[in-house]
Amino acid sequence: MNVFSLLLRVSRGHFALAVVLGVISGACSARLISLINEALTREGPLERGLVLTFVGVGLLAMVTRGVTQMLLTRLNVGTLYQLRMRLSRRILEAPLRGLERVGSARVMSALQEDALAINQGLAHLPTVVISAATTLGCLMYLAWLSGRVFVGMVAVLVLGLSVYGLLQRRSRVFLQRARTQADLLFQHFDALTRGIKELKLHRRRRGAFLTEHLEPAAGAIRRLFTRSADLGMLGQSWAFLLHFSLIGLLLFAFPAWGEVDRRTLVGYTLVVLYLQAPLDTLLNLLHLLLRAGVAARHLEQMGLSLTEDGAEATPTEVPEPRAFQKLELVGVTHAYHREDEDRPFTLGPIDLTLVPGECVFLVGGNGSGKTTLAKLLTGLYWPESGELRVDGRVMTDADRDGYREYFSVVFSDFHLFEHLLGLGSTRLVARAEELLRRLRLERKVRIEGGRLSTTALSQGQRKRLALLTAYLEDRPIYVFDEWAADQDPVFKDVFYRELLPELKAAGKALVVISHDDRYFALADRVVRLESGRVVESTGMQQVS
Ligand SMILES: Nc1ncnc2c1ncn2[C@@H]1O[C@H](COP(=O)(O)OP(=O)(O)OP(=O)(O)O)[C@@H](O)[C@H]1O
Repeated sequence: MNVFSLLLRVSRGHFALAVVLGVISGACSARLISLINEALTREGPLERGLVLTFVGVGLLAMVTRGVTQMLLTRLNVGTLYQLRMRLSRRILEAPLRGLERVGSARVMSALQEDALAINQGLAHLPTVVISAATTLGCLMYLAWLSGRVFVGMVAVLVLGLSVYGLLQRRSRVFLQRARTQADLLFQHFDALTRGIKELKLHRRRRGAFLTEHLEPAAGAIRRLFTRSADLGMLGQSWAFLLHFSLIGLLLFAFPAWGEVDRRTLVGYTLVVLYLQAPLDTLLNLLHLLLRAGVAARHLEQMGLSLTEDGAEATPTEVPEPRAFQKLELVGVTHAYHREDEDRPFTLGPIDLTLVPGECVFLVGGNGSGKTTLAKLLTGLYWPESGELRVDGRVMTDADRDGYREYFSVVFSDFHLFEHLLGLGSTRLVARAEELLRRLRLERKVRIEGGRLSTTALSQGQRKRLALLTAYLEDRPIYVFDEWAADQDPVFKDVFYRELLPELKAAGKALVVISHDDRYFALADRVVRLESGRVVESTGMQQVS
């Protein structure tokens, strides 16, 4: 993702107009210098025409500069908006495995660090364009004043910028390294916020976390940024030196080599002095643009690793959950490929059939593959081999999004949205209020304007709210991943003996991941997993 291509995508026309106006403003600056030069070196009284031209060019310079700035600011803000939306969409389109591999800390660091660096870089773009245009205009004026001086000046500038470029390249290496360290730092920040209870309870752990993890990462970033900034400063000092050498050359060397009239001498001294500000600004801001470039490259790399397995198509038209007669998993497999593991965990090949009104318990020890199977069944992981079939039709990549609409799921690491997103019709709100009573939460939570009045509840209560959302979705298949694990014995009983049979009676297919062996007898079928394989399947397959 290139910063400039994003900028152009927001509005090619505005960008082109801003550049044209920037160039006009630069030309006006050069013309102003030439007018000052004329006023300084002319003999006799000032002509009225010269004064009027001075005022006119000054006004034009002011207007073009202002409009350029306004246009580029709008483009910058638009680009940041596009960038954030594009990133969010990319995350939504990325396969779940890609996101799990990259990790939430890196995704957060991209959304914050990179977006901020790009924003800062682009925020200075108007100044960069205007300074570049002013420099260009001044150079053109110099060329008009004296071809010889112009050639000398360009030669010095080329030499100066080549050395500056070398320093910048080195500086970029440090910036890139600092960006990699920032990912690590965000991982530590993630651990800091999620693990705050554990850190507070253990002084030695807290100390070790600070000195062995957080400090080295934060310190490395400080070191790398300082080195990169030092190189930037070195570049600026070099530019300063060149600038003075140039004034020296103009004032002392050029006149010594040949006859130079006063007007030319005053002209190019004025230009060189005038150029100091825009050149300084340019060199200062190039460093910020460099950082924005590094951030853009980092985003690109992250985007690529997110979608390593290919981006998923997300059709805009959301298919309604449909009825089904039979859903089959035929020889499906999934392996977690990790660089640090010799033998990856492999689930399957698994054969499993679900029909409406059937309750299947998925059981097995920790790490046997139950959640992985739930992710495969619900289409969050797409099978590496084998097939998913609905009513005999094989699901293809294009069906992924529609296939997932068959399922309402409460994972053990569920996320509870405060807003009843995509569910907020009046009828649903009435149903939600009724469900709150059934889930015994009516005194704790209210539904107000399509959102839950609070989610600051106990873990068991929050899980009941997640169940409420699943109820409201009213899909044909329900998957509960250890839903009852956090419930008190009374509500556990309500779940297994009342809620599940009601869903079953309503024709829903149920997949219940459970360690509660005293309720296994309530299942139509118990499927036991061990090391990723089905080792036992008891009970009868219902045929509807
Ligand atoms: N994100 C992941 N990346 C790599 N490997 C994973 C990941 N998640 C799970 N695994 C591997 O898959 C195996 C099965 O994990 P899974 O979560 O499916 O087990 P489970 O049966 O649901 O366990 P539990 O009862 O503890 O919830 C684990 O032993 C682990 O090796």
